[in-house]
Amino acid sequence: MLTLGVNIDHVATVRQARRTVEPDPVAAAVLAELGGADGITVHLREDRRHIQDRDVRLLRQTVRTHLNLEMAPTEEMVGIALDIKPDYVTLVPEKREEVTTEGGIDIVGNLKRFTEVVEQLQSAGIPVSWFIDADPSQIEAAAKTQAKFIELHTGKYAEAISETGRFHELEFLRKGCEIAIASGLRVNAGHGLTYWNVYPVACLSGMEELNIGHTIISRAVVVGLERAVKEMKLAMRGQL
Ligand SMILES: CC(=O)[C@@H](O)[C@H](O)COP(=O)(O)O
Ligand SMILES: NCC(=O)COP(=O)(O)O
Repeated sequence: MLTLGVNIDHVATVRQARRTVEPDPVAAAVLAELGGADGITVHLREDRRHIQDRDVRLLRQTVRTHLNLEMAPTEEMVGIALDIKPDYVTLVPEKREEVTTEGGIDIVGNLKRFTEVVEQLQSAGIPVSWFIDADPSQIEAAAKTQAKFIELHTGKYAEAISETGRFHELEFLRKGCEIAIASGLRVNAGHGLTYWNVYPVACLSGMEELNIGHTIISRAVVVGLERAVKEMKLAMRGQL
């Protein structure tokens, strides 16, 4: 059954705008789960622009579904993951100057080091997911690292729809799913998914979990988080 991981990064963005204590991502996670979230996703960035270490530690104790920690494959972040033990880790690229994650991570160019990172995490019982573009060479490299999952970056798909109204990028995602599953990988997807573009991705055969944040938090600002999550679950079923 396709599941929804709600990324609550941007609840923390609002808090960090004033460097204060509200809104609290930990409280947001409770409401997201009440709304039907199957998991909670947070991106602990090296620059701590939104989610803080404190948030991840408290979420580990309070999340009732599952906790997906997005992080760069660095020594610092691996140490934090080994300490906190999220239900799974999604390894993502990070550039200080980026507004948001700009693309998938390059496993091909870092195969040896990244394979060691996967070994460190998975030998501690933490499954690893690679956040990659639907590029066959990156999917093949992800399988070589022995990671359990990939998360297909849906940013290009989302941009293409908003710029041209065309869904042509979906074919790359479909093929990526096929190649990944044939390689023994499990498949998630995320980035830039909205209430209007999510359904075709949700229908991709073999898709396990969609990690969606910005659009849900944006809607939650107006209608509340529980309702925003409930409506995303409906949109994933083509029922909104
Ligand atoms: C990896 C990904 O696509 C997002 O989950 C990531 O968290 C985006 O970074 P921001 O949340 O900082 O926009
Ligand atoms: N990995 C994608 C994610 O967690 C949320 O991305 P977005 O929906 O905030 O673009």
